[in-house]
Amino acid sequence: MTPAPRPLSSLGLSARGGLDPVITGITADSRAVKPGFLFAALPGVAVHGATYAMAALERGAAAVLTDAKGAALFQGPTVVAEDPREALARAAALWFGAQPATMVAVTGTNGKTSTATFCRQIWNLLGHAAINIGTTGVEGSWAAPSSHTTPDPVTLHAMLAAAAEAGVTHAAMEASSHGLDQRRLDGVRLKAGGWTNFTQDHLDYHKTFEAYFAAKAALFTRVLPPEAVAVLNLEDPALADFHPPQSLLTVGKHEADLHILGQRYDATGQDLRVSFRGVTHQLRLNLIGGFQAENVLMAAGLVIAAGEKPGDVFAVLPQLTGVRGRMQLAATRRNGATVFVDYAHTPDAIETALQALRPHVMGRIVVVFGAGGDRDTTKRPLMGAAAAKWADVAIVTDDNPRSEEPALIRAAILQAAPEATEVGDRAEAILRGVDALGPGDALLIAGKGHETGQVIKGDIYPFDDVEQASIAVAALDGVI
Ligand SMILES: CC(=O)N[C@H]1[C@@H](OP(=O)(O)OP(=O)(O)OC[C@H]2O[C@@H](n3ccc(=O)[nH]c3=O)[C@H](O)[C@@H]2O)O[C@H](CO)[C@@H](O)[C@@H]1O[C@H](C)C(=O)N[C@@H](C)C(=O)N[C@H](CCC(=O)O)C(=O)O
Ligand SMILES: Nc1ncnc2c1ncn2[C@@H]1O[C@H](COP(=O)(O)OP(=O)(O)OP(=O)(O)O)[C@@H](O)[C@H]1O
Repeated sequence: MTPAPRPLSSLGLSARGGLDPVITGITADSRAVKPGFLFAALPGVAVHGATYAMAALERGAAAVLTDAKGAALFQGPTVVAEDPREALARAAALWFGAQPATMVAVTGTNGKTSTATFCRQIWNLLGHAAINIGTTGVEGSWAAPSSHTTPDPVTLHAMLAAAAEAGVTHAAMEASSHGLDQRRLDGVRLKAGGWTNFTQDHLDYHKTFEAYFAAKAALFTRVLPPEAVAVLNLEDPALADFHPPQSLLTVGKHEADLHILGQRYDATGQDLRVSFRGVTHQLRLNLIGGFQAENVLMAAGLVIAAGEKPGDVFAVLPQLTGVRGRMQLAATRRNGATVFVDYAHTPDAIETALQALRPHVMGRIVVVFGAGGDRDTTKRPLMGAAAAKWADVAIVTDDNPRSEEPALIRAAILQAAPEATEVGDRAEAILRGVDALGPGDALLIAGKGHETGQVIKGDIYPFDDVEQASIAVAALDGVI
């Protein structure tokens, strides 16, 4: 429902000269301005939005929200704010009004999508109408696509209001460091915030390690109210000395409020014994990798911090399923060998995925992978080296060759993986990988994850690794 027009002052803003125009909408993009809109002219990374203030006023903007620097660039009804991004976020929260009653946010270099998805699944399993908002869009009891991990505040608050009006009561959102730095989450009413881990990333934007840390820490020091709960993963030494102003719920392997007492891996998942504030719980996770157990503990900590009973939460964890295409169990052979699909398409990600799989596999690990065309060429031999080091058998195939000659891409990978087999056709490579599996072995098909196409010379051919895995198993073992 579109909010009804109302005075600027109802959004917590006052214009120069005591003006209080009626506002009919909000946007930070001059091209989206309609008569009566508040146009937020933000100091951007590329350009100052106030460059477009006159264009916005010509389109009928009722007022322009900007900073002192921007205000000097045009004439017209102006709201000057020290930090216009914060003012926009708070105004958007007031404009759209409704938000799900129980919301949590999670930040961290890795694990945000998985953790937010697990929070939503736990709430759904406990009977709540819940969503997660992040890299995979809005998912759950209300769905919408999203171009950003953390949407801009106008988009975000429109989503939250629409979801709340549709009956959604619980939401878990990903807080990217860009989103936090650009104040996209200011004005969101959170009950708990989580921090999974902190390693180097995004220095192109944040410039220094310290600035990147500060952007993530802002979830606690600026966005989360003092009465909320901070959930920290103590396993990451980078977080050990961080002391947020909220009360803490810690997770980890040792001495945390929620910690792992014992962990046993098998072909399709892991059994955990965990302790939550002195009470022991035994649980099954049908998820691969020690890091997924960390993400599940983080999600459990967040939903408990937001009001769920620990016993109820631990009871539903065996029903959690991973994010599509992320270490997804795609098929199982008659002999018990397993086939996983993961979107790992960088040297680091291949190494992480193969290492995560290792404790689950009694036999050999086979990997099928390739590298994309028209993209970073330096990673090709590094991917070959990672596969050669961490897998027992490597099959090099095509993965979106785009305009490049596929054989040359494969050759660059094979340079660093001389023992690997070369099979250009991806379906045949998967069939060969599945065929190589004996009892206790596992195949990792890396690269595409949830994607459903193979890009060759400007055309996209339908290709789904999960589907191909099933087809290969059915062809070799008979349909089961
Ligand atoms: C580098 C960056 O983060 N930029 C974001 C930022 O843009 P900006 O404000 O700096 O844009 P700008 O181009 O300098 O323009 C300044 C202002 O002029 C306005 N403008 C511009 C042109 C015009 O004709 N009229 C007009 O009004 C723009 O709307 C903007 O308000 O604010 C915009 C609104 O919130 C974002 O859409 C935009 O995201 C860009 C597109 C982007 O790609 N961001 C990525 C890096 C990002 O945010 N990624 C994280 C995840 C990172 C991860 O974990 O992998 C995410 O949360 O998605
Ligand atoms: N807790 C974790 N610790 C270390 N690595 C992790 C963790 N969780 C996930 N990963 C790795 O990061 C990859 C991406 O996971 P996920 O999508 O949950 O993270 P993210 O922070 O949302 O990243 P993105 O925004 O790029 O999707 C996984 O496939 C895995 O390789």
